[in-house]
Amino acid sequence: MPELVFFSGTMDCGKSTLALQIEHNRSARGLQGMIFTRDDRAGEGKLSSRLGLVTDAVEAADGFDFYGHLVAHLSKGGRCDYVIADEAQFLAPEQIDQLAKVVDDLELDVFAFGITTDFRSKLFPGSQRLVELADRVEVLQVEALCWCGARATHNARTIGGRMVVEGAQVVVGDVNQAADEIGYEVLCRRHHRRRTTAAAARAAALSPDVLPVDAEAQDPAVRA
Ligand SMILES: Nc1ncnc2c1ncn2[C@@H]1O[C@H](COP(=O)(O)OP(=O)(O)O)[C@@H](O)[C@H]1O
Ligand SMILES: Cc1cn([C@H]2C[C@H](O)[C@@H](COP(=O)(O)O)O2)c(=O)[nH]c1=O
Repeated sequence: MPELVFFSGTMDCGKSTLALQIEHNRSARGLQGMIFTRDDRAGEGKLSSRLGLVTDAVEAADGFDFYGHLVAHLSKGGRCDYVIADEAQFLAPEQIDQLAKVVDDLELDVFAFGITTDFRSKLFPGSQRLVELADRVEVLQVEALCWCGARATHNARTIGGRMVVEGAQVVVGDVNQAADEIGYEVLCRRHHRRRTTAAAARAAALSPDVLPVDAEAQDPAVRA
């Protein structure tokens, strides 16, 4: 039975790498996939992994109709044996519904990859719909780690290494950015709640009178 599978995890945990591996293994066996992405860091129409691999993909912008695109492709005699959709958190809920229709009506496997929650630890609408509709949600096995060594479960947005909680939900970016740029850092829940990034922890460690536990007690904003 074809399936809609949501491969989920934090940023930088290997989702795009896995997407490329699935594509490689299937195409090595003569299968032909259709690869979609949206707002990949490598640019329009690209699916890229931090390991350096990149492949061409169809850019699924606002209003893009996955089901219509695949029906048109198949009607013209094109072949498609499975579908990959990377950066699926950026898709609209209706586009996730289209992917479910691709599974049910066109009988194709759809493998969707994305982060579940944003920098405020709120669900992306596309990810929420995937959780609602997917046959399976697979959490990636390669654990990204918080600076403290615990499993990273949350994505923080940073400016100058400091975590921010205001701003647009979508800002394309990367981990390990230069200090003055908007970047991202993966954290465990405890340190996401306390807004303790690696830079904040280093600063606290250097200061004799400001420890993370005191910071939490003194600042009502970080106690929530
Ligand atoms: N230089 C490297 N050597 C080995 N593995 C690396 C290297 N750089 C990145 N990686 C691996 O690639 C993962 C990120 O892969 P990527 O597919 O880009 O992540 P995602 O799509 O989840 O953001 C990292 O968690 C790490 O395991
Ligand atoms: C947390 C968060 C992330 N993003 C963006 C940043 C990246 O461009 C992608 C995630 O890509 P990855 O391959 O999983 O690293 O999402 C965002 O726009 N808003 C956020 O809150």
